[in-house]
Amino acid sequence: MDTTAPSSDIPPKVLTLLMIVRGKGDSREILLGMKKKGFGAGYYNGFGGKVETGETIEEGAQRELREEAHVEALDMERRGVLRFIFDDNPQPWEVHVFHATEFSAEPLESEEMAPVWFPTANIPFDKMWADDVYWYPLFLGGKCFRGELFFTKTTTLVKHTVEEVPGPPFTWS
Ligand SMILES: CNc1ncnc2c1ncn2[C@@H]1O[C@H](COP(=O)(O)OP(=O)(O)OP(=O)(O)O)[C@@H](O)[C@H]1O
Repeated sequence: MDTTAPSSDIPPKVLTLLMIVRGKGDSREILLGMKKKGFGAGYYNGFGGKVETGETIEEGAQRELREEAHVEALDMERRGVLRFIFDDNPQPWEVHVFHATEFSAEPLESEEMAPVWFPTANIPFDKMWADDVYWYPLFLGGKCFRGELFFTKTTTLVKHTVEEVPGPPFTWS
């Protein structure tokens, strides 16, 4: 193996992140979960995880939501793709961000996540990943977006670019 290869030569790990938004206008609320264990424990985040071999990215997003909150999203739509680059991990992460408004049942706590509805005007960014504050405005504004975000020591955001792209639907070019 060529250990001198830049991180961009390593195929990214593909993950999903899905947020449900309910209500309209000023009374909109977003479902986040307090991550109870594993990567990002102690942070509020949407629902998601690694896409497994043999499943599509959409199937992965649905499976993670089912495992973490015991619900199905009925109108899931991809809104963005974020690339995370870590100084302490040679493999970049490619996170596919999904939006949904319709869901099958009241979300329930799981081993991994404790779900909480937050007013969209009162999102707990101080208890979330440092990148979220840069792309949530586009996400909540109904836009599509792409971003590249550089972290040191796993959690410190040192550089970022986030841009709006055409859509929805999200397209790659
Ligand atoms: C660095 N900045 C970040 N900002 C916002 N969200 C981030 C993130 N980095 C990772 N995420 C999300 O956090 C979840 C981790 O998932 P994670 O628990 O590791 O996955 P999975 O359930 O497959 O794990 P295990 O099976 O327990 O290994 C997953 O939704 C992923 O998209």
